[in-house]
Formats: sequence, C-alpha cells, structure tokens
Amino acid sequence: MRIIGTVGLPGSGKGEAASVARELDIPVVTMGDVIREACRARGLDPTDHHGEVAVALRQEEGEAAIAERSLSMIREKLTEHDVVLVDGIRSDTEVERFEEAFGSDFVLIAIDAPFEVRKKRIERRKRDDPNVESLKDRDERELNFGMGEAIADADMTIENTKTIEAYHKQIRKVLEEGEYNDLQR
Ligand SMILES: Nc1ncnc2c1ncn2[C@@H]1O[C@H](COP(=O)(O)OP(=O)(O)OP(=O)(O)O)[C@@H](O)[C@H]1O
Repeated sequence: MRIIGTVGLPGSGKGEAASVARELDIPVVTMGDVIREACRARGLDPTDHHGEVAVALRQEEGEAAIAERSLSMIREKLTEHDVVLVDGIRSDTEVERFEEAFGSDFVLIAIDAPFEVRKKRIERRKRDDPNVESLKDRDERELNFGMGEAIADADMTIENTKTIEAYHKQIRKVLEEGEYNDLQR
C-alpha cells in the first residue's frame, strides 16, 4: 500500500500529475475537491469562495482540517486499490496528519517550477477567468499555510520546467515503474 502526496505552488503541475495517475488507473483524492464540497455545503460557489473556505475550515477545525476530511476518501479508495495519489497537499501540518494516518506507506513528492514559468502557464489558463487572484497573492497565501516547509520536507522533487510531454513521461516513470517504492520518509 502506498499513499503518494504531491505538493507544489500554483501552476507547478499537480493537476497534470493527477491526470497521469488517473490514466494509469491510480485513484486521485484532490484536496481541492474536499474544499469544493465544503463550499457547496455552505451554499457558496466554489469558483469565488475556494480560498476563503479553505482558510475558514482551518480556523474552525484546525490546521489539519482538510487533510482530516480527505482521510475517509483515501481509505475508501484503498479498499480497491493499492496506490492512491493525494493531489495538492498544502502544509507541513497536513503532511504530519498523513504520516500519522499512514506511517511509512505515505511518501511526498514536491513539484517545482520557477515563478515566471508558472505565471505564463496560469496566464494561459486565466483567459477563461480573468478575475482569478494574482499568482503572487496565491503563492503568498499557500506559503502562509506552511507550504514551503512541506516542499522542503518532500522525499523527491520533480522539476516541471520542460515540455508537457517530458513532464508526463517523468511522472509516468515514477508512478508506473514504481519508482515511488524506493522513496522513504
Ligand atoms: N510542462 C508544462 N508545459 C506546458 N504547460 C504545462 C506544463 N505543466 C503544466 N502545464 C499547464 O499549466 C497549467 C498549470 O498546471 P497544473 O494545473 O497541473 O498545475 P497545478 O499545480 O495543479 O496548479 P493549481 O494549483 O493552480 O491548480 C495547466 O494548464 C497545465 O496544463
């Protein structure tokens, strides 16, 4: 059994890693989905209130709130699959919660790309949604949650600075050839 977490700043490539996992029939639990579900439960539109609800959940239920809420989703996938990808871990507190829940079966992969590269990618995506928070603000918000510490604590770092094909290939190598099995926390 393996629980593979990914951590990385906005636009680094977590979503693309999750797509590759799905292609390989590895189930993905997205922390974003947990937040979107909480938005809907509060009658709020996730498009406008995602960040705010993420902050509120942590204030109301503690720093590990979102990780906590994702655990049952992960355990459910583990009844039928040996490997689960957890997309978008946000803080060192969340990392600790996963370690506590899964011990050495949990490994953490950081995905990294420089600010300018991420900015270009996000701008390309932004055309459909011009109101999104600036990348600098998002970076700041994520880093305030403790993402820097989580990134520093990863068991492996993947640089996503080249083509999308090269990146997919790299992720496939880790997931398909079981490279994650060599990782140790
Ligand atoms: N190597 C790459 N080359 C070109 N485009 C890329 C590359 N990696 C990712 N992208 C694109 O950049 C955008 C951001 O990538 P992705 O959604 O995977 O990042 P993310 O870390 O999940 O970001 P967020 O936290 O904002 O959701 C997407 O539109 C994605 O298709």
